[in-house]
Amino acid sequence: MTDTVLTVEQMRATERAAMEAGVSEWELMQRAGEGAAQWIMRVAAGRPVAVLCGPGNNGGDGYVIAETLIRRGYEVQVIAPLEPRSETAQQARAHYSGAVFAATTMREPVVIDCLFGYGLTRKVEGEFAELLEQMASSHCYKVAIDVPSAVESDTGSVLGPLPDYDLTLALGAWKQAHGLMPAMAAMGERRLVPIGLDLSGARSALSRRPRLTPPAPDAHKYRRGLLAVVAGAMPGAPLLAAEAAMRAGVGYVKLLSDHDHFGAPADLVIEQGKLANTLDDERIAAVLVGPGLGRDDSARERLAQAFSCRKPGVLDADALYLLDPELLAQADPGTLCVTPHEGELQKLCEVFGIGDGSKLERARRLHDVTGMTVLAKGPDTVLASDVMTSFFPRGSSWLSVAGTGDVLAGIVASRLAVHGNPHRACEEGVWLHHEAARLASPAFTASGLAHAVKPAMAALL
Ligand SMILES: NC(=O)C1=CN([C@@H]2O[C@H](COP(=O)(O)OP(=O)(O)OC[C@H]3O[C@@H](n4cnc5c(N)ncnc54)[C@H](O)[C@@H]3O)[C@@H](O)[C@H]2O)[C@@H](O)CC1
Ligand SMILES: Nc1ncnc2c1ncn2[C@@H]1O[C@H](COP(=O)(O)OP(=O)(O)O)[C@@H](O)[C@H]1O
Ligand SMILES: [K+]
Repeated sequence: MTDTVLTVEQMRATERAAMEAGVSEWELMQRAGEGAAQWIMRVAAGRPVAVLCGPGNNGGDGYVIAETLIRRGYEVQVIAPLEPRSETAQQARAHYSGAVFAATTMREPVVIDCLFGYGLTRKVEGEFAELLEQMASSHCYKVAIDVPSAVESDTGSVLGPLPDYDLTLALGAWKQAHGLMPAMAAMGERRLVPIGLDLSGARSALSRRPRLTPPAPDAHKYRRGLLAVVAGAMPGAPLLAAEAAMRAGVGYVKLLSDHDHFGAPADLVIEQGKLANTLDDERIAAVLVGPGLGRDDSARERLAQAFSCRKPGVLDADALYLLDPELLAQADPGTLCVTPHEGELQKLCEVFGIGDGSKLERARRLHDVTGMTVLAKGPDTVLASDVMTSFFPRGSSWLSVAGTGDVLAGIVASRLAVHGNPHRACEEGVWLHHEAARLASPAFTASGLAHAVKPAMAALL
């Protein structure tokens, strides 16, 4: 799987396995460096290149890149504050036929950052930090090899100066930082350089843009899915979610609400009356509960009723504040998706006894402890389920406006009602949400976003 994401520990184990199978580290480094050089030649297009080389194997890749470019007639300068320390990097240095400078002013229009890769363990300081600062303030085209050198591979946190890169070339497999903030925002285009590692058995991946399908030839509204949106104290949020859901593939959306939704579209069915009665419909394929629900006893009662019909469901917003182990015991957690933002994730972690950790760690633990599919949203959205952990490309920052979470919940619920697969519904939901944001940008409102779900569907078909 080319989209596999590995931790540093998994990456080292995978490389060890390759070496045990007879591929030397030097061979892997040559594959990495030469593969990266192919990308660099495309973007450098003949212009002079500076390569910053660190003391480890990331620096080793840099010497291989530099030598490959020299052999193709490029003017290359290596800048290396320290001699290589690892044996394989020393081998790469010995094969490099060009000049090495300990420090110099970089004037080249293309600069390749090979100071540190996944071996970064502490803050970047001294001459390494100065080089990265120089790179950051220059107008050159900036390429990071494997990861930007000040980025911690597992967490995406930043341990030194972080230039705004144009291109980041992941070597062998993606690292978690390629899908996590703040690192992801500085990486520019991200491309993978395969080096022939066996990545089977990995449980994390960058989410691939899904291909949706039109309804089956024999489809009718119930076969396409009936989604029940459970409203509560506030009328606006569930209406917004329902409007998004209606455009995301489901055949029928019912809003179960006691409000008078005067502005509601004529094609949205609104059912009033006791929730126990309106939910008592075998044809319901999925339930969405949370947007506008409220947090009082009657809201808790509505959530319990939503669980009692034991249908696949999406829980968002207020439902995430009400959810606790006692309520969850009434549901089938394997069929549920939760879509928390940071505050809601914190609340869920408190209630389910999950300690501190990064958003990724907490999302995974929340899934492990509860069995629910967890879509932890934000500028770096991560999805944890029993299928795998998925990372997503960054969505438009115009999404940072009230109500867009309700729209996402509506889309995910719509997809869930279509096919009943929680992980797939969340993945499709994020891509549709991002695509709708792209189409509606700039400065859209949540209802503008809900309307843009229709052209987003068209883009993903
Ligand atoms: N191991 C392999 O088989 C392969 C590794 N590859 C490359 O190797 C990289 C990992 O190499 P390494 O494990 O040698 O690690 P790095 O090259 O990322 O850096 C490790 C070295 O830097 C030092 N260091 C870490 N943080 C520092 C800091 N803040 N200031 C100063 N020194 C610091 C460490 O003590 C160590 O000497 C990958 O990112 C990739 O670029 C590729 O060549 C593909 C094959
Ligand atoms: N800076 C950002 N970049 C990309 N996506 C963002 C950003 N800020 C928010 N989002 C997305 O917008 C949505 C906001 O949801 P949420 O916080 O629940 O808002 P609300 O409760 O107002 O509906 C989420 O899908 C989130 O991923
Ligand atoms: K690097």
